[in-house]
Amino acid sequence: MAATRLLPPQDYADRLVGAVHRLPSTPIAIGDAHGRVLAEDVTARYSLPGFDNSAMDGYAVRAADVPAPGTTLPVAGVIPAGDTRQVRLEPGTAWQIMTGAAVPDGADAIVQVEHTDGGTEQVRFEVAAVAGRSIRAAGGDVQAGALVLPAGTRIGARHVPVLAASGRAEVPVVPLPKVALISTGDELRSPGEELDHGQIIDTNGPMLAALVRQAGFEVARVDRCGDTGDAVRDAVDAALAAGADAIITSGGVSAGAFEPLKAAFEGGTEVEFSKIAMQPGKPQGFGFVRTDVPLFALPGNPVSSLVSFVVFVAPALRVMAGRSPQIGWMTATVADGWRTPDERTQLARVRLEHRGDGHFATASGGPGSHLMGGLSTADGLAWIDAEVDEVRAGDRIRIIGLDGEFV
Ligand SMILES: Nc1nc2c(c(=O)[nH]1)N[C@H]1C(S)=C(S)[C@@H](COP(=O)(O)OP(=O)(O)OC[C@H]3O[C@@H](n4cnc5c(N)ncnc54)[C@H](O)[C@@H]3O)O[C@H]1N2
Ligand code: MOO
Repeated sequence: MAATRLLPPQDYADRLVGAVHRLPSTPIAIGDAHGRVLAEDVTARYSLPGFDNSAMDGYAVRAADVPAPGTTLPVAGVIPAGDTRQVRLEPGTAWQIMTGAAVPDGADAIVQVEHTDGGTEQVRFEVAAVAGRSIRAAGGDVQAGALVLPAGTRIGARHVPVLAASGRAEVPVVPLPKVALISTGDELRSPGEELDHGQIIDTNGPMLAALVRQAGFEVARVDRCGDTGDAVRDAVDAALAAGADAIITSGGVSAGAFEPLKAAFEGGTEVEFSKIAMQPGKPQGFGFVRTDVPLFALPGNPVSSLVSFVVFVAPALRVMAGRSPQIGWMTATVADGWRTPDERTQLARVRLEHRGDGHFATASGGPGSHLMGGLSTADGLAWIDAEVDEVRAGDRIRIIGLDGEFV
């Protein structure tokens, strides 16, 4: 069989990132917007605060009426937060006022209750009032009409209060891609099922569902199908019917006698199969089904599937979600070295130890792409370039952490 040229993994990642498109924007309730990217600039409908209000429980006064400690004023009444009356302060009087309540017209200072005798008919002040003290000015935080958040902001918890308070119930966002997962293989059974000789548990389905969620996206469907092209086609149709924005398959892309992804798509125009100069994760397929739904065909070995998701699929899904494809690298120092494969970039599983002066990496388990025990003890994937034959103690290496969103 003719040897095919292996593609550098960065070139393949760039190809996928360049091929997918951002999903069309849609409105979403701000309580559900977390993790989505704003599709348009958002401006404030209201100023914040919306009205001058008290920062303290205390008394609203004219500062000139309380020039020195020992002053006593009659109390006109009490203004709780949420009081919608338009209250006026007559000179020479005080209003009892609560935190967040509108400052009465004519008042220019709040004296907090701890600096008074707390009276309700009349109040004695233990301090002089200072004009402006403890008043939160209308518009002091955000002005009506001002830009609150620019398009492209990924909405986190810290953005929600200003969106809500400035008058937005919904915002236009790029939705999260809904991803359908299809595990291929006649040998697969679901977690918990009894196994006959030669059968194994489908670990890629649940693992890829977890990866999709960990990377910040949604799972549309998790499915399993047998080793025929027709079975793959049926599963892809079911994924499309479930509204999937993207499909990830695992298995059936290498050189065996039963390669269902190849049986379904090889020779057609939809999905292209490639070999990547990477270990693990060499055989890959990518294309579009029904014109615009990307299909990522990952190799079946569990570690190969995980690595392929992190370096190829997650960046492309981020583009679909309106985010940067960029991987979030950390750097670490090698604690104990290891040998690497010839002419292939290695994505090595490493354990990280944090010492006072940074992270130190050690290979986690063996390099076999079936080793799930070793995978579970890894904290990161070290990207070792193809030219490197041996990683030595003290080398500085780039690592993708496995605990976060991979960014
Ligand atoms: N003659 C060759 N054989 C293989 C090559 C090659 O170039 N020439 N490449 C090897 C590499 S590298 C990889 S990676 C695998 C990829 O194989 P496939 O994508 O075709 O996957 P399968 O053959 O279906 O499965 C491989 C392996 O993984 C297990 N598997 C598959 N799906 C799951 C799942 N959902 N959960 C758990 N385990 C799964 C499957 O039982 C196999 O053991 O090919 C090499 N072979
Ligand atoms: O590429 Mo395979 O993923 O080496 O095991």
